[in-house]
Amino acid sequence: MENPVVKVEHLSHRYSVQWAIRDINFEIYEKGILGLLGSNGAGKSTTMNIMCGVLNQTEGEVYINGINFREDPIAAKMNIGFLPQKPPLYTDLTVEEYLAYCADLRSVAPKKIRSSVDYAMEKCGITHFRKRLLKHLSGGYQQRVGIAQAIIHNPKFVVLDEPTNGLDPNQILEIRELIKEIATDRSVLLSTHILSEVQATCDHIKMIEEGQLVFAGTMDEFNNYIQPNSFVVVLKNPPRMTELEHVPGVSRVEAINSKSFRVWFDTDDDVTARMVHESVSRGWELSEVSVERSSLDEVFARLSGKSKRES
Ligand SMILES: Nc1ncnc2c1ncn2[C@@H]1O[C@H](COP(=O)(O)OP(=O)(O)OP(=O)(O)O)[C@@H](O)[C@H]1O
Repeated sequence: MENPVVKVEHLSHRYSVQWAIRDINFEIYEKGILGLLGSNGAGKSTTMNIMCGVLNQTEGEVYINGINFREDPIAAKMNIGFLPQKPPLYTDLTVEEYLAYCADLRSVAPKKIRSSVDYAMEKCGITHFRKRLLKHLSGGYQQRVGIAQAIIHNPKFVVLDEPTNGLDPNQILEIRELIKEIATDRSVLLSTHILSEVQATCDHIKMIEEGQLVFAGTMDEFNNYIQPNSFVVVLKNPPRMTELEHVPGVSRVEAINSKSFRVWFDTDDDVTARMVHESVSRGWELSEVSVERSSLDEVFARLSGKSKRES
């Protein structure tokens, strides 16, 4: 079997006494977009900084395209592009001056700098701004330039740290499309704490919580964790709350107003169907029922609870 693009083995890091990440293991083989999801302080940036050679790990190994980062960091870095949370832009340079400078930093051969800059500008849709100073570009276009510098040396693996942070909704959609485009011929790791971001963009997910990997799988597998566990029901002729609470499978009921109720359930049975059935037989006049997905916080809580039980 060919080498994985990335292999992370027993990776642990502590800044002082406490472990920021502990015994993280994974491999990335596929092209496409992998979401690294986790709440604030979970350990995403620590993991990515180690993978990109910005931080030396306390324990464990990182291999990029089969190259051990500790043994040959320069060769490993040739295969990686990185867009940190705050793009390293020199705003007094034009787009092409800046990208040529990045290509040089990335050890692109002098003869190939021109074609590398043209390739990255074309891929990121910024060719028409090639002569524009970076400081005169919008936030969305500055982010495109940030992505262009990450692919200037045509790496196999690109890491993007919260790439849509601070952008307006249109710019977010455009940057997501661009990320999908650059992921057609390489692996992209995208870090975020926004669930909708990974759902809109990613093929696979790895989730870190409290420094541990608590989930690794496809988007479909992850969605199984986002099972509905509550629904809102509107009853024109509602009974007392206690009657609703006694419907089998219901764990809790909250009155939203005199006719609407949020109903929680904790079984796999079809509690909504049972509520519809009870409503018809007891004359509660159900007019609406809408299932709610559990929030990301709940998914985090469930997955990190799982990791603690397994460790
Ligand atoms: N330079 C540092 N010195 C000491 N502790 C740190 C340092 N950087 C991060 N930490 C701690 O390590 C843990 C993991 O932080 P990290 O920044 O990797 O998380 P994150 O998932 O990227 O969070 P965020 O989304 O907020 O950036 C946290 O407890 C954090 O406080």
